Amino acid sequence: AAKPKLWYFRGRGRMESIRWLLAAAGVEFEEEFLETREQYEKLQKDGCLLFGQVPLVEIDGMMLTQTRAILSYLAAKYNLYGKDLKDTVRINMYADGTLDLMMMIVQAAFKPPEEKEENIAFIVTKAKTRYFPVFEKILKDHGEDFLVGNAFSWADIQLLEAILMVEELSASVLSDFPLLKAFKTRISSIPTIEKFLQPGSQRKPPPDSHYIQVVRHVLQF
Ligand SMILES: CCCCC[C@H]1O[C@@H](O)C[C@@H]1SC[C@H](NC(=O)CC[C@H](N)C(=O)O)C(=O)NCC(=O)O
Repeated sequence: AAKPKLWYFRGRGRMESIRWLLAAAGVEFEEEFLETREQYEKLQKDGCLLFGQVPLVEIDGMMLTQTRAILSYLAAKYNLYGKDLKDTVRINMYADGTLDLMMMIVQAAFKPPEEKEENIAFIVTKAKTRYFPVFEKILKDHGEDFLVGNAFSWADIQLLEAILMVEELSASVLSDFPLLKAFKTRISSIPTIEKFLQPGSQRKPPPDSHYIQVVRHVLQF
């Protein structure tokens, strides 16, 4: 079968969780990076963007947009979505939570520089008081290696991605979360994820001024 193809900017944004899920599932994918307004307008003209937005993923003969819809499709397709509906709804709850946390970080990159310190402090506080305590308790309560159903799932992949992103803002953020520290080590050593964490993979770096400039240019905002 043809490899899935991803259209997005050469950066993390909303596409990074999709890259993580595909990589963790051991699925090779192609990428087309949006650098010009013309590329974006061609996708619109060709009717690829349902709501005029990216991420866009071509897979199984479909042109998919809407990040959560794409992630759900991929999680189900690659058996990372639980063994039954009760597992699946828990995976969705946890994944929606980590996505909310990560979107705060994605959007902070577009805020005025003078707000940077304040935004980072807010995000790190949210991570330490709202999100990470929840996952520490889940791991403590069931004592299993994975978040849901004692099996590796999309929820585990996204929690690791979120942990690494918050650690980029505050290296000691896990100091009060010993089970999350062990979780990070355990999930990072899954072979497909270990490979994705190596230099040279399709994992993207934190946003820089060039990325912001390209996004603003392409989307004209
Ligand atoms: C203030 C935050 C701005 C972020 C701008 C973009 O850069 C990325 O880092 C995040 C977004 S992604 C680009 C943006 N896409 C979305 O907002 C998708 C939202 C959708 N619900 C999804 O989950 O896929 C875009 O295409 N906008 C064009 C426009 O709506 O006309």
